[in-house]
Amino acid sequence: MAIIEVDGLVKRYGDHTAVDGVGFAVEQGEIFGILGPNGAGKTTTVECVEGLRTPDGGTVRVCGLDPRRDAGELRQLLGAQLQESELPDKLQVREALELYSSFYRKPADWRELVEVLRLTDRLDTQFRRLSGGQKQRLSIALALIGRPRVAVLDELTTGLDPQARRDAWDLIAGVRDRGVTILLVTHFMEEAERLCDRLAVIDSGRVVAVDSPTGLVSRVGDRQRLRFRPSAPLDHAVLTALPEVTSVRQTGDRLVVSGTGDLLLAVTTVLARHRITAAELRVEQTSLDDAFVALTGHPTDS
Ligand SMILES: Nc1ncnc2c1ncn2[C@@H]1O[C@H](COP(=O)(O)OP(=O)(O)OP(=O)(O)O)[C@@H](O)[C@H]1O
Repeated sequence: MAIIEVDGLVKRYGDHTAVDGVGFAVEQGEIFGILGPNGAGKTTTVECVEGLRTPDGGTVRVCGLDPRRDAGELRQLLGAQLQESELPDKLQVREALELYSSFYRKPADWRELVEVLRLTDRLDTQFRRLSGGQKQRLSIALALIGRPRVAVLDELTTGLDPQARRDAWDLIAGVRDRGVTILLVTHFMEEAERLCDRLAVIDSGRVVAVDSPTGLVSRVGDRQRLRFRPSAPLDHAVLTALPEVTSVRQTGDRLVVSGTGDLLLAVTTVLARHRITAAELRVEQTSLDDAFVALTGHPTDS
């Protein structure tokens, strides 16, 4: 059963249509990612899901509720991490956790959350004295404190160092394993690939694809890339003449050959015929990044 249903969502800011007919359905217990470049309309979309913005068109349902009309009821079911935590400067971490716990009928044990998020030694610290990463971790704790059925996390790991990022991923995967549905806004490919069961790729306010990370990759075909340093100059036409090769690019003293099928065999056979060896040869498979570029026509910012 879909726990979040978004259909034909439209949101305008003045003349600018930030969200232009977005639709997707998130199943119970999924980690569903919204992936897209800056300004694509990701935050606006999830703010409509959270009931923070009124759509200009379309419908949104979360646990069968209308986020604007049923805001009071939804507050007990949905936990949201805002892009920038807005807490009073002098509020201590412990006070923030206790305050947020008081909003919910059955809050989680915040001591457990701060333990996993490595904030235990910051309980008496004022919000303004926290580092960017600590503020971010606190905002994750506050999003999860009400034991939500649905958690909306916007730019979950932006500003976190690599270890803290991995800790946050493990925490979120664990939360999902306890049955919480997670809607995750991200522009980090690695995060999307590792964490999300499915993704909606959004570009210029529109959904360009909804699929699993591997499904998105397979949509752009069985592409591969070979990178190597040829032992002697080589006419690119020798390679582009091969049916397996789609493009050849020179970067410094290296060649980057893209193609499909048995690319490695085809290229190495031609090189051998020309008595050229390929030093530091690397074979790269299509990544989510490649799929994103193919789907949207431009690279991500990560
Ligand atoms: N309150 C607002 N008033 C006017 N325009 C806005 C407002 N909020 C967002 N926009 C514009 O709407 C578009 C979509 O913004 P949104 O923040 O939803 O995108 P995003 O995909 O989340 O981007 P980012 O990754 O940069 O957060 C952008 O062009 C943005 O400038």
